[in-house]
Amino acid sequence: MKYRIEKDTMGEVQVPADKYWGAQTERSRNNFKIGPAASMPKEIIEGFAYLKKAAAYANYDLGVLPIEKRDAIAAVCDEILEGKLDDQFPLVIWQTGSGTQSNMNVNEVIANRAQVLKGFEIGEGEQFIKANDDVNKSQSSNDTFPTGMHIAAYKMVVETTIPGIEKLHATLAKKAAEFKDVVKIGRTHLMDATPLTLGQEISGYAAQLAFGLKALKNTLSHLSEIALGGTAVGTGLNTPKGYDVKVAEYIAKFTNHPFVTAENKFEALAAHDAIVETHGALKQLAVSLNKIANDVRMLASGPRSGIGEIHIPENEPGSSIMPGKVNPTQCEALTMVCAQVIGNDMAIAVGGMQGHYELNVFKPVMAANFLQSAQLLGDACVSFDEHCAQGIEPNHKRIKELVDNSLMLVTALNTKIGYYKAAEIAQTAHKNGTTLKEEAVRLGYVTPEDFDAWVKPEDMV
Ligand SMILES: O=C(O)C[C@H](O)C(=O)O
Repeated sequence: MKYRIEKDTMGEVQVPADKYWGAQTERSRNNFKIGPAASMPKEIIEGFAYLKKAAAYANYDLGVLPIEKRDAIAAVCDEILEGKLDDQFPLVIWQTGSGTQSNMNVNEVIANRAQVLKGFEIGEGEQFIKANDDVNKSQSSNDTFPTGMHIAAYKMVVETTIPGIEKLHATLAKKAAEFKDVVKIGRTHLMDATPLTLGQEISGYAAQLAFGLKALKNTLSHLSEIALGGTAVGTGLNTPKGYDVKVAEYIAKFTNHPFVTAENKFEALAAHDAIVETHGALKQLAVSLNKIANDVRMLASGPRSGIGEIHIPENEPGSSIMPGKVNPTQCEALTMVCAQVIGNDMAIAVGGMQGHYELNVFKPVMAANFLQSAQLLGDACVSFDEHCAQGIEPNHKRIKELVDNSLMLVTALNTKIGYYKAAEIAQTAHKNGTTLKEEAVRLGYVTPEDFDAWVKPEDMV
């Protein structure tokens, strides 16, 4: 491999000759060889591209950056957003907790690439544009990284998570309406209970997702606040007057999302409660989805020895050894995603509680876990919707068999003959392996005609 020499305040560093990054990125690459698979998420780099472009525009408007530099910075940011420089961001999340090295990685790439676009050779020195003085002007890692986090998190939630959950919600709401008259047995404590309709049961799932979506959307206003303009500790040192509001306006314009400057920059740097808050809603959704997927797989269990009240799509052979076996694989994938999201929530909570004085230094791990959860939930809902939920159908024969056999239909007799006599009927039928009607009549508590009139599953829902 060919190298060139780059310099920073600590001295010279050898950098791969064909890369745009500089000395500080290379130092991070050498000093943090921790899990190469844990790359800084692409969405964070894109967040940086938006904010560096916005900063260049705000700096120009406020008279602290010439127009040639603004346009050069913006041109490289656009290249980053188009994915043209994807191989220029090699750092991992296990680095400085402020994300300084990723901020500098972006600054170095933008400066070097801008120089090349201007006609200089890569590594010719900062002749036209400087990474710290120009690209990082009016900024610190301490306000850029949280801004990048919020841009990435907001976009992922609004563009991936919410649409995915809404799609599954729409299917469940449709199924709830479609199966509104399918009377089935209810279960509480996993034991037989009184009947309800399959539509009612599924409507509960749809309502869970509706509440989850509401909770998620409620957190968006906090997430739309950005830290940029706070610089090192929140005071805004080294920024021109009005910069924070203006830079937020540009970010809103470039991303098409309603970002605003954070009301309190000290909170925005020192704590990441907005990330904790929105991820709390993602956790709520994971809890709901886990319950829904578990119910679906148990209702679909069998085909001969399980509950088997619903059919779900048979998507692939389930077993390498048991011929003809088909498994509820979408439920398994979705519940694994839920486990991951709930684990991520703990990492985010631990990261969030660690703000010391003016700076939270768990930013990369919080951002990476958040983005993983938000993407996984959105994608898993689409997968579960298309390959499972849309194909849910009642197994009418099995549903009827279990309703007809149920001892808990006796509950309808409570108001006619009292709880104790009704319990005696159920217990005797269970012991003798007979039907409720047989025992009710034999014990002399109910006539056959009254039993038929009173114990009607369809009237019990
Ligand atoms: O990188 C910066 O801009 C600041 C750094 O995170 C620090 O506070 O030491």
